[in-house]
Amino acid sequence: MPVIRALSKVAKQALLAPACGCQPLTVAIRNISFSPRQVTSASDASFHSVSFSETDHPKVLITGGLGQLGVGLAKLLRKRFGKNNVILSDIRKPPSNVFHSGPFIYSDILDYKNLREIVVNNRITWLVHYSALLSAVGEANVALARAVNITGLHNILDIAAEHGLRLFVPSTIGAFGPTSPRNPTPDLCVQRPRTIYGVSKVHAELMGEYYHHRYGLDFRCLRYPGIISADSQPGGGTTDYAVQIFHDAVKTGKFECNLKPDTRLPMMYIDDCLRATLEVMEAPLETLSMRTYNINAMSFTPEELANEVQKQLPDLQVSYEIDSVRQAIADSWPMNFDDTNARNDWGWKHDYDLPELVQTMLNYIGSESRIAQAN
Ligand SMILES: NC(=O)c1ccc[n+]([C@@H]2O[C@H](COP(=O)([O-])OP(=O)(O)OC[C@H]3O[C@@H](n4cnc5c(N)ncnc54)[C@H](O)[C@@H]3O)[C@@H](O)[C@H]2O)c1
Ligand SMILES: C[C@@H](O)[C@H](N)C(=O)O
Repeated sequence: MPVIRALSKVAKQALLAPACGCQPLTVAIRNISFSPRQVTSASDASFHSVSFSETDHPKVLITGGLGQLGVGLAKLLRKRFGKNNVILSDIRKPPSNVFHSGPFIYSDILDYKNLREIVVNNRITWLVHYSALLSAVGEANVALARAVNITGLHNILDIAAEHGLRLFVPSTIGAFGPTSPRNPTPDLCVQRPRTIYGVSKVHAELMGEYYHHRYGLDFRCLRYPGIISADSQPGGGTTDYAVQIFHDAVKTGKFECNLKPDTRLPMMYIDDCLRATLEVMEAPLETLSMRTYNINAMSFTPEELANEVQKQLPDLQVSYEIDSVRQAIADSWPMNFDDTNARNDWGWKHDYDLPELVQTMLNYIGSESRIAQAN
């Protein structure tokens, strides 16, 4: 059985490989796992494992790119690396402004062969894996969340390892649970989340780090706080209220909050989040003492956010109608996030605190609404 012999040789070499900062991966992960979906032969595998050198710019693929964060990230990366070097992908149909702003491709992360084809045909070198079901929608559809967030991640990891990609997978404050220290939450502590979203993100952190140590995968991961953006809608999370309040404040002057007024959670403005993502992807290997970092900017409660908005819009009326699922999730999450390691290792620094966030959001949404009224 020459194929089996080749496979055990590959597995032995992988076991003997140095812990990390090591050579680009030269084995096909699916081949040494004996997965039913493994590629057909060792020679096929070595063909696909060629890792393209980054001559000028990385060639980036963003999965799940039509959600709250992907379009903004594509814009930032395209500014830096050129329009055609950043491909957005999703299973949804892009709006026409996104479709015409740069390359877009259909990609379902549950379709391993299609993903591999995209990576090979486009000579992808960086993969930013944004596809996921967030905390609240995940609880409403556990089977789908498990498929997308766990099975999908396995496809991404294998493809990234086989093709020597630099892989970014975001994690979240939701990767912690009620038994974690909550104020503040450090990088390394007990992680026993109680949502399928959190469980899948801890799994992603551990699997990414395992592939890094075992196969040399250049895995990089940031635990994002709740992200607040003006020009993109959140996709069904527990922190969504902190986006909705701005739209409702400008459009109706009334906001009904689904979390209790004193629920404190870490939050960040989208520009800080996307810049952190680019910075950690560009960070020199030797600056990364870890592969999964907390990043933080601010931390506030609905009441504190409402008070800050009311400084600009004093007529805003806020009421509270608690969503028990979201409240239980929020009560199990960090209240403050300790991101000392990110700050010390690769120089992370946020720009937006609560007052700048509120001003920026109201300026953007206010001017959008004035344009809409004028038309
Ligand atoms: N937005 C936040 O506050 C926040 C905070 C922490 C971490 N994150 C993480 O950042 C990433 C991006 O977040 P987001 O807010 O843009 O999420 P989102 O829910 O807005 O978007 C997720 C995208 O994934 C796509 N998707 C779903 N199933 C798919 C499949 N089978 N194949 C390909 N794509 C699929 C959806 O169509 C959607 O466009 C996620 O991994 C999320 O966990 C986000
Ligand atoms: C925090 C984050 O992961 C997401 N916004 C959620 O609430 O689910």
